[in-house]
This record gives sequence, structure tokens and C-alpha cells, in this order.
Amino acid sequence: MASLSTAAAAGVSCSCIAGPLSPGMDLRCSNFNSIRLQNKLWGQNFKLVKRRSESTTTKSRRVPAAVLDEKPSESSKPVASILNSEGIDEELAARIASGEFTAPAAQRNDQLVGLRKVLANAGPPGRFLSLALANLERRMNQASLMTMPVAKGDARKIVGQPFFVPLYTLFKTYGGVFRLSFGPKNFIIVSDPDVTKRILKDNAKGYSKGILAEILEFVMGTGLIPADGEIWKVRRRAIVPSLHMKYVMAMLGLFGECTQRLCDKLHVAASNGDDVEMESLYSRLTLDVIGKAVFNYDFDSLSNDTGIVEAVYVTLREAEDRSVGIVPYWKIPILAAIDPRQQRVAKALKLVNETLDSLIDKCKKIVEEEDDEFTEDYINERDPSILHFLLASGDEVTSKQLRDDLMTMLIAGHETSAAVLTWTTYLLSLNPPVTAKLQREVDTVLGDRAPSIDDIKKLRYTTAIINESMRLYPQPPVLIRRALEDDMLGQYLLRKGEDIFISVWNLHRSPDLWEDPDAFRPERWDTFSAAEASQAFRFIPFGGGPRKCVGDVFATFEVVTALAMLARRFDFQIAAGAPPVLMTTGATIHTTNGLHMTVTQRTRAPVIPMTDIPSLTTVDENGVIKTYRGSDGSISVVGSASKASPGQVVTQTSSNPQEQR
Ligand code: HEM
Repeated sequence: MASLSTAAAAGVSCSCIAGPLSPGMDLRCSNFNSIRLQNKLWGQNFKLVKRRSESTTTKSRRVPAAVLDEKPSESSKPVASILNSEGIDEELAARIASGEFTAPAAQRNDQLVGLRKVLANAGPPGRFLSLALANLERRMNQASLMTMPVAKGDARKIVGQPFFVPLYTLFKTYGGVFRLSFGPKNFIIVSDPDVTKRILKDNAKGYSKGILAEILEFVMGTGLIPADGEIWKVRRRAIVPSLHMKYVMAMLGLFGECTQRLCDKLHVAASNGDDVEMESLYSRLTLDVIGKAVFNYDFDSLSNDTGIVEAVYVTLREAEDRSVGIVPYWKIPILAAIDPRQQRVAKALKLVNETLDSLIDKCKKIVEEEDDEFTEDYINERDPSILHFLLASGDEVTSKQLRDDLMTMLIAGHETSAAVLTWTTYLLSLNPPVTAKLQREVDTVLGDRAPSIDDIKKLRYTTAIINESMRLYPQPPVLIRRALEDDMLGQYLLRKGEDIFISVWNLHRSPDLWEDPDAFRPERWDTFSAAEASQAFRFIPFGGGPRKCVGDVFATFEVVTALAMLARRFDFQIAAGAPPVLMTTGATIHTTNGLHMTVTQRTRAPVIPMTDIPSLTTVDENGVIKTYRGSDGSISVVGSASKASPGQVVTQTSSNPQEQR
């Protein structure tokens, strides 16, 4: 999932920070200003960020109000912040250290103390006044404890780079909850796990998607990610059951099949000595997967550039650009009508919508003619897609709402998985020992088959690599909410209507929560599980609480399958002369210029061609054993089992002779 990604949705997961800023605020964004992260700063070259002696959590921390950039002369300078080896924006940090940001609050207290002393020495009336002043001071201190630290000033200091990068520097100074204020705009930046839990889980009802819903409305309408309130509740209840375990199992074959197509493509490149751009290849891989998985449509984008593939990309880019755009000119009908880019977007959106509408109509007709009994783990053998499940379930929903939901899942499940694979590949290219360990694991566990569910359970190091990659590069890096009512965030009062950015980036790199937070170390996952870290809200790659990603298991299996199959066949290296790998913000974290790699076929024992299609065998309510084969969801009835109980999973099987031996 939002830029803020994720539209990123949260990726879209997510949503955006700059989108909502108003015209005239003189902001720049990553689209207009190249990003200045140096390649060497990422991955293994990160140094440990020293723990500050003071805690940065909300409970124990109180930072005076601060000003980010008040000098008009400074504000006209081009934005060019560089992170130091501790991941900190040096310019910002130096200005903070110089005392430039110290608020007058502390001085005011000093003056009061001085005045009290004078009064106390001025006889009984003075002593009385001094006492009254002390009381007043105590009350002021209490009130100031409830006042959030504020960082305010010129937005260009914040927006001229991937926005989550300066937010990290500010978090190190102002703590787990602070107000970021530019011009008339205010955002609350949250990087504290307890406060995050409060917003996402304990008081989830008190928050909406706010800005995110406004940005994504043009493409997702009232789909699950932007939806709030009753619509969200109803649609979530309808959609979650469609991703049941048997469905995800059936998808395993699809993941293997699509990754195999990518392997074939890479094989050709490796044989010809051509470099490849992995970010766009991953984007195509995950588009092919999600099209089949959600509405049984084969984009086949790894092989073809058809009109519909192009239209999907135009639509996706627009969603991302709006989430980091400066001036929301698309909201002005006359401008939107004459701007060639907006005309292109409208045309693309029309094509995608028409395609989805026709898939919905076609599927409706098929379902009407079916007489399959609908059970909670219903799956259609020819079309195991989510769309088929929803229609077969009798879900009473308008075609428009259904289309919004499909579009939401298309976007949510596409760029997020692609971004995870991109940054994982990048991190691995910087860490040969980790890659070697990964390859040892996949050679041992997988042999030459596509992963079955049992294999995935055994691919522990591969999964740890994915977790570590999502920790360092969360997709989306920020989650967006708006307060529907007043709330207390730790000790601070939050007012209804305030916009909040939960920085997943900061949570995942906080020195208070992680040892060596910037180091890529999959071994850290040996000592605790991702589930434990998620429960503590210090690791939330899929969000948390009632709005947690519905596709988390699907996505984890998808990326583990892809990584394992690719690592088994190929070695990847950054291509000679490739542009530096820098970050930019869209719905997810993208590279600025792609991930250009040299791919080589691994030299190892000859492999037997992959013929395996993972399957799952269960017993239905009549004691009939059914085998679900992964690639097309087809069901073969194998026989009846007198002793097995209905619903029981009998065995995982493989058609690979090697495995069955
Ligand atoms: C690695 C891949 C993925 C990542 C990192 C990811 C991340 C996230 C995150 C962080 C959220 C929460 C957003 C928020 O609270 O604002 C979310 C929500 C969501 N995701 Fe994913 N996602 C991924 C894959 C998928 C896939 C494959 C699907 C669909 C099959 C999907 C569907 C959704 C939906 C529908 C929501 C909205 C849930 C709701 O609001 O009730 N995601 N995702």
C-alpha cells in the first residue's frame, strides 16, 4: 500500500504529505528536486546511530518548541540536505545544535525565578506575590508538559527530499510525537510505538484516512483503503474472507508461475550479457500476479506492453504523483480538462475502469450459471480470484463499489510487493555474505521446485531477509490518519481534525527500539518473531489494528517465493556504470533512476527443470479427499477417506518426482 505512500497504501498502502499542502506555500518535492541520499550510506555501510542519553519516547521526553527555518534569506536557498553516516540531515542537526531552535519557554522560567527572588526579599506583600507567582509557574509548567514540541518554518527544508528522511532527523531531536508546522498547515508526526498503537488499534475508531482518502478518491473511490466508517466496515467484512488459507495456497502456484516467467526473461539477459532494470521487472511481476489473483486477468506484462498495461501504469503514477504533488490543480475542472497530462490520465482511467467493468460482468454471468455450493473456504477451480469469491458469496454490492475494491487491491498489492523485492535485491547486492547464506538455504530447502507451503515454512532465513528489508524500507514509509475527535497521545492533547503521519520509517529505525537500527542484519530475527515485534508496534510493515493489510500473508508468500526462486538461479550485482541507487517518494519508496543490475546464471550442479505445482489435499464434509493444485486452482478429486475428518488438511503434495521420492 501511500505516499505517503502507501497509498502506499499503505502503500497504498499509504498516503502523502505534500499533496495536501496548499498553493503558494513554495514547496518542492522529490519529483522536482533530485534526492540526495548517497548510495554508500545505505545497506551495510550504515553506521550505528548512537543512542541519545535522553529517551526519545513520548512519555519521558519534553522538548521545547522549536523553529525550523525562520530566516527569509535561508529559505530562498535551494534545498540540498545530505544525510551523514548516521542517517541524520547534517544541516538541520547543526542548526538545532547551535541553539537556533531553542524556544523562549526556558528563558521565561529563568526570568520568573529571578523576579520571585526579588519579590521574596521585599517584605510580606512581596512574599505573597512571590508565592502566587510560584503557583502560576507550576500551572504553566503543567500546561507546557501537555504542549507538543513544535518544529516549524520553511516547508522546503522538509519537502525537498523524500519527506520521511528529514522527519527522521526531527524525530531524533523532538521525540516520538511532535507537531510539524509550515505556514497554515500542521501535521502531527508520530514515531512512538505506544502512541502508534493508540491510533491504529486501541482507539482506531477515533481516526479516519483523512488526506489519503481525498487524494485517492479519483482512482479508488470508496475502495477499502480510503474508505472509512460504515462503508469500510461492510467492505472489510466482505473482502477479508476471500483471502482464506485455501485461496492463498492456490495462489502459491501462481506466484511460482509468474516468477518462472521472470526467470526465463533473466535467463535470456544473462545469456546475452545484457544488464536489466530490476525495479520495473518486479513491478511487472507483481502486476501479473495481482491481476490474476484479484480478477483473473492476465496482464502478461512481463512479455507484452499492451494498452491496458500502459493504462494501469499511467493511473498508478498519477495516484503517486498526486500524493506528492505541490499544487492540486487537478481539482480545478477547467485546468484538468485542458492539461494534456490530465487528459491522458482520464483516458487511461476510463480504459482500466471499462476493463474492470467487463470482467465483473463476465464473472457475474459465470457465477449465475454455476450451481456450486458456497462455503466459507469456497474456491472456484477455474477461477480462484477474489472477484469470483465475492460474487459467489452473494455479496450485495454495486458494480461501482466492487470496481473500487478491485482497483484498490490492484494498487495496494502491486507496487508494495514490487518495492519490497526491489530494495531486498539492492540490500543483497551490498551484502554478499547474506546472499550466500540465502542461496545455501534455498538450495537445501527447495531443490528445483517452486516453493510449497511446507517449503515456505522452512525458508526461515529467506523470510528473515524479507522482514529485515521491510524494516529498513517500509512500503509505505508513512501511514496517514485524521483525528475524528479529541484524543490524548501519551501526555499530549490532540485536537479533532488534526492530520497525523505515523512514520513507519522512524519506528523501524528508532535506536530506542532496535539495536544497530540501520544495519541490514537478517540474523536479528533469530531471537524474536515478526509477530512479536508487530504486537509491540515497533515493526508494522503491514500496519496494525483493524485496518491492518488484508494481503499480508499473500504478500509474504509472494515475495518469499520470488526471492527464493530468483536467488536459486541467479547472482545479481549492481551494473558497472549504473546510476547511484537513490530514493524518491511515491506511494512506496522508489529508486530515482532504477535498479540496474548485471545478472549471471549461478554456476552449480545441473538443475532438473521445474515441473512441480504445489498442492494441498483436504477432506470435505463428505469425507472426499480433494487436491488443490496451485497453478490454476484446479481441483482433482482423488478418493474418499473414511477416517479423515471434514476440513482436515491431509498432506501437502508435489508433482515433482524428486520431492516424492
Ligand atoms: C509487501 C506487500 C504489502 C505491503 C508492505 C502492504 C502494506 C500495507 C499497509 C501498511 C497497510 C495499512 C495501511 C494503513 O493503515 O493506512 C495495508 C492495507 C491494505 N492492504 Fe496491503 N500491503 C501489501 C500487499 C497487499 C496485497 C497483496 C493486497 C491485496 C491482495 C493488499 C491489500 C490491502 C488492503 C485492501 C488494505 C486496506 C485494509 C483496510 O483499510 O482495511 N496489500 N497494506
